[in-house]
Amino acid sequence: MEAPVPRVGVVVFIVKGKMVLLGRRRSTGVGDSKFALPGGHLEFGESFEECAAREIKEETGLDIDKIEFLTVTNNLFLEETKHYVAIYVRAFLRDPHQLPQNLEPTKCEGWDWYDWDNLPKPLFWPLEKMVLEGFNPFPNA
Ligand SMILES: CC(C)CCOP(=O)(O)OP(=O)(O)O
Ligand SMILES: [Mg+2]
Ligand SMILES: [Mg+2]
Ligand SMILES: [Mg+2]
Repeated sequence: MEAPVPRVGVVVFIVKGKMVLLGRRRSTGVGDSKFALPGGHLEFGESFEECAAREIKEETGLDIDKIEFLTVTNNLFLEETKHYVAIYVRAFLRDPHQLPQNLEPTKCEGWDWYDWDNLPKPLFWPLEKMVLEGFNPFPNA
């Protein structure tokens, strides 16, 4: 059997003060029942920003702005025989009062804002690794 090829995911830190939007995944793929950032597979021809805006709209109904590249990580999910290069971007709400909706309830238990200094557990391991390494997704104050 041929080894599956690595895929690209675009993952979005939607920041609101010192909070980020997280949801507990209901995934047949990777990260089932782990708290993770919204985002998804880069589709043919998309820029990172287009993918971020599309996935966030699809998953939460939110409109985001000022999408900026932050970092990239290489994630091998050996048990699930999956390999993802994850492109992390930061974004802001176009309307700071817009509320997230759980538009894909079969893939996510619901979205909520969490303080970066008090994140829920268990975190999806690629995010947990970044947190443990001291990653800071927020703009320089
Ligand atoms: C695991 C992640 C880095 C890339 C895939 O994200 P996802 O499973 O949320 O993908 P979709 O939102 O496209 O279904
Ligand atoms: Mg998606
Ligand atoms: Mg997708
Ligand atoms: Mg997704």
